[in-house]
Amino acid sequence: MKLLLIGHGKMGKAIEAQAIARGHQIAGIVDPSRPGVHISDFDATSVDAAIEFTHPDAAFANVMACLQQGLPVVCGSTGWLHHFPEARDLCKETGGALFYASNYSVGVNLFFHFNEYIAAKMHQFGGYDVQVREIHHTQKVDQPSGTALTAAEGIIRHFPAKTMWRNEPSQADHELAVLSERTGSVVGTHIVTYSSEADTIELKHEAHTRDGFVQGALLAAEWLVGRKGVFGMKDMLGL
Ligand SMILES: NC(=O)C1=CN([C@@H]2O[C@H](COP(=O)(O)OP(=O)(O)OC[C@H]3O[C@@H](n4cnc5c(N)ncnc54)[C@H](OP(=O)(O)O)[C@@H]3O)[C@@H](O)[C@H]2O)C=CC1
Ligand SMILES: O=C(O)C1=N[C@H](C(=O)O)C[C@H](O)C1
Repeated sequence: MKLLLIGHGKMGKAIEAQAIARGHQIAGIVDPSRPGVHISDFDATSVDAAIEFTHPDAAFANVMACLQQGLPVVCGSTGWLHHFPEARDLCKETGGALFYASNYSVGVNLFFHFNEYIAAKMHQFGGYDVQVREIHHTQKVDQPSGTALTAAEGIIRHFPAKTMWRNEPSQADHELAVLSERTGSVVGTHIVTYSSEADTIELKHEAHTRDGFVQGALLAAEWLVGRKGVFGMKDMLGL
């Protein structure tokens, strides 16, 4: 495949290395470090898919530009989902292809699946309070993490005692605490904790490296070719 990489930071560089190792070609790299290269320089003849890992303030414009250029786009940037409906509309209008995941790791998507199952069971049996915690490296600019928000939304859908999330420790009973910690170079750790007077049950995912995110994003790009519409990991993995 001919891939356009948008963002050449920690994820973009790791995706470049893994893409080449898998036999893909890098058609171009769009990043502030390469000021002469723009998404508008590319179209469907030169690129099979774009992969976007940039910044919460940049992702929406990049995704829209890809859709305008007719480029299938896999986006992993977090912190921009308030704009997602506009991107989904443009994707439909242009007959394009957009793949989004707050986390491309297959392990995290299994974690999301188990999280929803546990939330439904906890609602059924009662007696537990729940909170979400995420820990990331100090360079991370958004909080809570996109992954923590996906987990929180999964809990809220299946555990009706919680109707909204809040990124703070002290909560009203109906608020789900989603707590963020930034320390060292932690790749990404997410923990869902259910506590009662009697005991504690935890579901934890700890990324050891970025390889899971990278492999998932490349799988998504390979899977997206030839498809039209808006997709996520549940579509690709059949979860
Ligand atoms: N969905 C998932 O599985 C994962 C998602 N992420 C998310 O991906 C995003 C990027 O993460 P990461 O690679 O660690 O971040 P980095 O900060 O390491 O890299 C981001 C890169 O994007 C560049 N950039 C900024 N603005 C633009 C723009 N308008 N167009 C093109 N490039 C731009 C930055 O340049 P400069 O530094 O000069 O600003 C930088 O080189 C974050 O939102 C993060 O939360 C991360 C890991 C996994
Ligand atoms: O910024 C990161 O590093 C990560 N961001 C994603 C998120 O916000 O959930 C995914 C992963 O946890 C790493």
